[in-house]
Amino acid sequence: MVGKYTGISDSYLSILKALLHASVALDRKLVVDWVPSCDLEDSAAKETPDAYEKAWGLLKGANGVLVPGGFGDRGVQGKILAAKHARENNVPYLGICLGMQIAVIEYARSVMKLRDANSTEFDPAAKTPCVIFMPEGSKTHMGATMRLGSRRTFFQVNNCKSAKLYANANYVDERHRHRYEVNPDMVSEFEKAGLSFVGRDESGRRMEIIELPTHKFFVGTQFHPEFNSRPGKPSPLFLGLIAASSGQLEHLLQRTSGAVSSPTRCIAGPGAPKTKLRMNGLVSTYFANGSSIHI
Ligand SMILES: NC(=O)CC[C@H](N)C(=O)O
Repeated sequence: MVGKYTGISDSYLSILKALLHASVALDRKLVVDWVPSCDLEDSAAKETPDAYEKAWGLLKGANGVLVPGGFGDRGVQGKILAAKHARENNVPYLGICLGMQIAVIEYARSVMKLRDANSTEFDPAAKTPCVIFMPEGSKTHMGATMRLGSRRTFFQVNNCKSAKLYANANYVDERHRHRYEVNPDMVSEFEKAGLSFVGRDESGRRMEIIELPTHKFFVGTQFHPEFNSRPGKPSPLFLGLIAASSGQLEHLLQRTSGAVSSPTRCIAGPGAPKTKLRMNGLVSTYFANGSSIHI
């Protein structure tokens, strides 16, 4: 877990619980290694070499990488390096909100060679603004300008990992908390370079889920799937991360996408009564002495 507030684990309480719900469902012992994103940065190699070594040791030893949401630019470069490590080494990655935005920036810089790519949150004058302030927000007022609460995401394709994890639903309702978004004018450029935007809002202009189809599991969400995770009702994307990190993803996808028949359960909000997720025993399993999994 690569974040800014790793010293205070309560900062990421809902993420931690969501990881635990998914690990219990998949019968794996969860081990969370907290990696302060600042310690991954080049400057830390000189200023705090021990912390730098430790951070990179933990990151390289992890079975999966999660970059949670966040605000402001401190530690952002370290998060970008963590996403790069996961992408280049086929390590399962889940990026949430800021964790998705920095994965997009990383892709632009490393793969598309757009060295000036940035979010206008960190550089308002960015030459290649691939993450931008949402048009309906106010630039002068921080209060009440956030896109908050439950919003609908429509899957664009049904053969991607996240659609399968959500039981081939046409759409899902998940909760939001952000001011910036992927620049819609750059989306086709990204897609040509291999990054898929598999979930979008009803307008098709707001990106909600990214995936790298060639990667074992590289998923980013503009929404916060952790807020809807409950004991016995794990978030599908957290299940995906834990399954991919423990070599069970193919099997899980067969179960959730209906290739194996199983009991059904409603996952979406009251507005989406037709959406069912086949859990096939995932909800009733218990914590056992299975092999541990490092996130
Ligand atoms: N919750 C978050 O991670 C927010 C991400 C980013 N700071 C934004 O406002 O869009």
